[in-house]
Amino acid sequence: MSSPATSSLKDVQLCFYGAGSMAEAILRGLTGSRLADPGSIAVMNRQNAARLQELSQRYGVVPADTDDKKRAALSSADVIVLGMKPKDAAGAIRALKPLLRPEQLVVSLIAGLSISTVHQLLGREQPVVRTMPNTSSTIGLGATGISFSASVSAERRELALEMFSAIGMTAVVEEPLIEAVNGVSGSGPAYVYYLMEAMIGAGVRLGLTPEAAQALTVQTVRGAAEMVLATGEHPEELRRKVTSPNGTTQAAIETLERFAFREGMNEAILRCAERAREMGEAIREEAAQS
Ligand SMILES: NC(=O)C1=CN([C@@H]2O[C@H](COP(=O)(O)OP(=O)(O)OC[C@H]3O[C@@H](n4cnc5c(N)ncnc54)[C@H](OP(=O)(O)O)[C@@H]3O)[C@@H](O)[C@H]2O)C=CC1
Ligand SMILES: O=C(O)[C@@H]1CCC=N1
Repeated sequence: MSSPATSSLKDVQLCFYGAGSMAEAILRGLTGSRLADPGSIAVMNRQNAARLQELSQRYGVVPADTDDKKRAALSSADVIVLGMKPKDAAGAIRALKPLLRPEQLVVSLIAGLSISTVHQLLGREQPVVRTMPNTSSTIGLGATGISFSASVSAERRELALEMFSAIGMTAVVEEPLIEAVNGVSGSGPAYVYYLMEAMIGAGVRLGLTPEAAQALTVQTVRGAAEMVLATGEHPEELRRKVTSPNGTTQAAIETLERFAFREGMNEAILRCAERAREMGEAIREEAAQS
């Protein structure tokens, strides 16, 4: 096992505790970029052994599919990634308490779960990295908000940043802003897919084939995002350039305004952040019951 000061992903043992969609997105990004050695990555879940075999076959990672292997993988890991649903978090983290050593780094993906609740569940101030990634990490285009507990060393911060930079962009934020990141980018891909569903549906209603409507929509969303990046211009300015006075786009935007599109998005993102706080509170209450 490496020393706590090690700062390269190549040198550390990673253990994914929870092996669902978000864990897979990160695994795929990490192994695809070759920044981590699949043989140094253990995966475990609650009961679904077939899922662990599937991940092993796809990415070469090591399945920890018996209680002995789970214990061994957890206790030998330098970094433990918490990837279970919020409702399962309290029980799963509590089960870690007797196994963890003080220097092991805990990286949480769990919406709403605060660093202080992790500390409460573990009974000590373990170094914790609280993150809010998104599923676009699968293709290296993720957006991850990251905050650190006070006890995370500079080297371990670098290691966590290396891990999430391998799968997209990162933004280090103060912990109270992680819910805002959840609202904008953690859940964000779903809003864009929802918009795309609506665009495809409208295209089909106007007579396009579903295939053509989808292809045009996908390229439009991709092109619009790439335009913001390539030009450095604000979306509002780029929108202005599409919108000819009294033209077709103006008619469309006025219709969106009539349906309060912007307010709807605003309320959706505020509600998302609020929901993350509610889920965090539920885990905190469960932690307090022990
Ligand atoms: N999906 C997303 O877009 C994002 C998700 N997140 C966060 O990531 C976390 C995981 O989400 P997601 O991947 O979608 O969830 P999934 O339901 O796909 O996966 C959850 C995983 O946790 C495992 N698990 C549950 N209980 C335990 C336990 N006690 N011990 C070990 N493993 C356990 C499950 O195992 P089994 O199948 O055997 O029950 C499963 O492998 C959530 O907390 C979510 O808030 C964060 C950002 C984005
Ligand atoms: O919907 C959820 O709760 C998770 C967290 C962010 C994205 N998916």
